[in-house]
Order: sequence, then structure tokens, then C-alpha cells
Amino acid sequence: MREYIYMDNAATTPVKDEVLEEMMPFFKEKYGNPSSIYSLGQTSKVAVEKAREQVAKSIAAKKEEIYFTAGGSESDNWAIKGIAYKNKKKGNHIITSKIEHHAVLHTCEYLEKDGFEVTYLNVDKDGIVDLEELKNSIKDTTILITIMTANNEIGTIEPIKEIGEIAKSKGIIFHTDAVQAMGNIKIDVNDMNIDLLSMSAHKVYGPKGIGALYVRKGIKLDSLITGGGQERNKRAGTENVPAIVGMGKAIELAYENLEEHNNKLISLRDNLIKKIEDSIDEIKLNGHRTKRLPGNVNFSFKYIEGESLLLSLDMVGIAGSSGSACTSGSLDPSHVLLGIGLDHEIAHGSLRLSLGDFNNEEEINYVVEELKKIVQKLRMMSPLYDKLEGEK
Ligand SMILES: Cc1ncc(COP(=O)(O)O)c(C=O)c1O
Repeated sequence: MREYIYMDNAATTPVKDEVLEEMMPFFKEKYGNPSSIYSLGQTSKVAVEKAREQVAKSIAAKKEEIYFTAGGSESDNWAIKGIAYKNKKKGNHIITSKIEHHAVLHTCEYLEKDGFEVTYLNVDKDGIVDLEELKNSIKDTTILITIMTANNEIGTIEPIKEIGEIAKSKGIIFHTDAVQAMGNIKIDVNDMNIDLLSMSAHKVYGPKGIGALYVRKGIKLDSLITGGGQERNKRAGTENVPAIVGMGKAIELAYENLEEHNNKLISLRDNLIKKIEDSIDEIKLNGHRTKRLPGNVNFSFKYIEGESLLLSLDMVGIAGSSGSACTSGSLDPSHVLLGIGLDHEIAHGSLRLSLGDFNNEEEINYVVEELKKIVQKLRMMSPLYDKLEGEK
């Protein structure tokens, strides 16, 4: 069998050699605690601050506006709960969208049980938030708008700058989950009026279990973990120095080569979309055709179960996804696909192929060839497809 073809880069990415190389000394040689005042400790502290600078630079933020966390989920939880509880006296209303990641949706549901009111905005057939509906949803009690920069399943990029402007004009705090967008889209927190932004290293060829939250200077939010004075008293606990160093390097690399990376991915993505559309019928591309992440391809295939498709692809050495990594494995159709108006049956037959820096044209051709055969085989086994064939 040929080498494994990995097309699930939206779930996670491999750590790049240059990233691993930067991390390695911080496990055994430079193992000091950044809070220790002797030189071994200070070496770690300098490394953490360098990474903070690298992360800040990538979104045009200041170094002291970056807090390291244990990943995207933690950043989302902290941003939303932190702002909600800090502003409880001002109001209890939060606005989000129906297609957010569960790290946002489940946090909002948690807050609803604690007396907060949440509006879940609809999106159009491509997954784009309706700005008029957003404006009309704002109340005197609205304290936070949280809308993702780009969707993890269908890749649609939201009008973040416009949302930021609306929030700013009404004096409402704006948080965005940029976990999928980082390393794929140029982000400027000032130009886009973003007050808080969540990110995660493992989507940009960095290590897992490390992320960051950008908090605009002047925005107050409750501490996430109390204890020692780390992260300026906001998130206690000895820093994960190797992971922080890896995150800094991974993000720096991603933004150094953004254009080159994007041009390559967009060309691969559009080729893959075209080849699938040319060779398989009764399919639907999910997400916006152009306002989408450079590496994201998401199709629904009529008369097919996404899980069977994934297993069949795995058997020929191809890794994809039928929803976000956190929800695949469950039998419920994706809330994102239902959110863009797909019915349950077609939402079940969906496949996400997310391309990354290590994919190439040869792999695209192989995937299309195999996908075509698998779809045909699975449809022949589908009672619904059989019935329709009989009617033709
Ligand atoms: C949009 C989005 N937000 C948040 C997360 C959670 O990030 P992490 O895995 O770092 O907790 C993910 C991960 O898939 C994501 O895609």
C-alpha cells in the first residue's frame, strides 16, 4: 500500500522539524522554572517572553496582551466566562452564532444555566452570519459578541472586520475564535476591532495542548486559575515552556510564509474541488466557494453515510473527517451542516478533506480516483439509491 495520505489538517497538524528543534533543549538542558531568579530559570523566562512576542506580532498585538493557555478550548472558555462574569452587573446578554465550535457553544449553554441569555444567530446557506440580524439582536444588556473567524467544518470565513465595527460602535466586547484561521488568514486585531482572540498551536504545525488568548489592553476579565503569579496573575501554574516555545516558532513560521502557503493550498484546494465535481454526481460543496479557508474542502454525497465513507477511505490509506474531530464518532449530524440548512440525510453523507503544507497534486489525484470508486460502491449498497436507480 502507498504511504498514508493525511487530509485532516483542520483536526491537527504534525509538528514541523524547525518547531521541534526549538523545543528540544527546553526538556532536558534548559529545564529551569521561569519563575526562578537564577540564570537557568531566567533562560526559560526569556524563551517564554520571546514566544509571547512572536505570537503577538502575528496578530499585530502587544506582547503584554497575550496569555498562554492549554489550547483553543481553554481560551474560548476563559474569554467567554471571564467576560460574562466580570460584566454581570452591566448585563447578561451574549450573542454568538449557531455554527460555532462546541468550545464556544457549550460554554454559552453553561452560562444560560447560570442566568445569562444567549442569542444564537442564523447563518446563510454558505455559513455567513447575517449582519442585519446581528445588529437587530443587540440589546441594552448585551455584554459580549463571540463569532468565529473561520469555521472548522466548512471553512467559511466570517466578516470579522464588519462585526468588530458593529461591536465597537455599540461599546460591546468582541471575541473571536481564530483557532482555524491562524496561520491561514492575515489577522490584525486593531484593524478588525477584535477585543479577545483564541488560538491554538496544534493547527499550525505546533505542539498540542498549548494555545493563547489575546486580551486587548484595558479589557478586564476574571482570572482563569488562581495560584502563583504566572501570566500576570491571570492563569496560575508553571508554564509549559517547551510547548510555549514551539507555539511561538510555529506561528512565526506560518506568518513568514503566509502568501506562499496560501497560494499553494488554494490551488490544491480548487483543483480537488473541481476534480471531485467533475467525476462524481449528486454532490454538494458545503461552505462559501471563495470566502473559505485555503485548505478546506467539504462535500455532501447523496445516499451515503459519512462514517462508511471515512472507513473506506482509511482502508486505502486516506485520512479525512466527517465533521469536527470532537464530534465525529457521534451519530448526530453536524450542527454546522444543519445550520447551513442541509437536511439530516444529506448532512450525514459529508466529508471534510483539509489540506496542509505537506499535501501535493499527486495525492489529490489518488484521493479523487479512490473517492470516485468508493462513492460508487457505497451507493450501489444503499437501498435508497437502488430504488432510485430502478425508477430511472
Ligand atoms: C474552531 C475551533 N475552536 C476551538 C477548537 C479547540 O481547540 P483545541 O483543540 O486546541 O482545544 C478547535 C479544534 O478543533 C476549533 O476548530
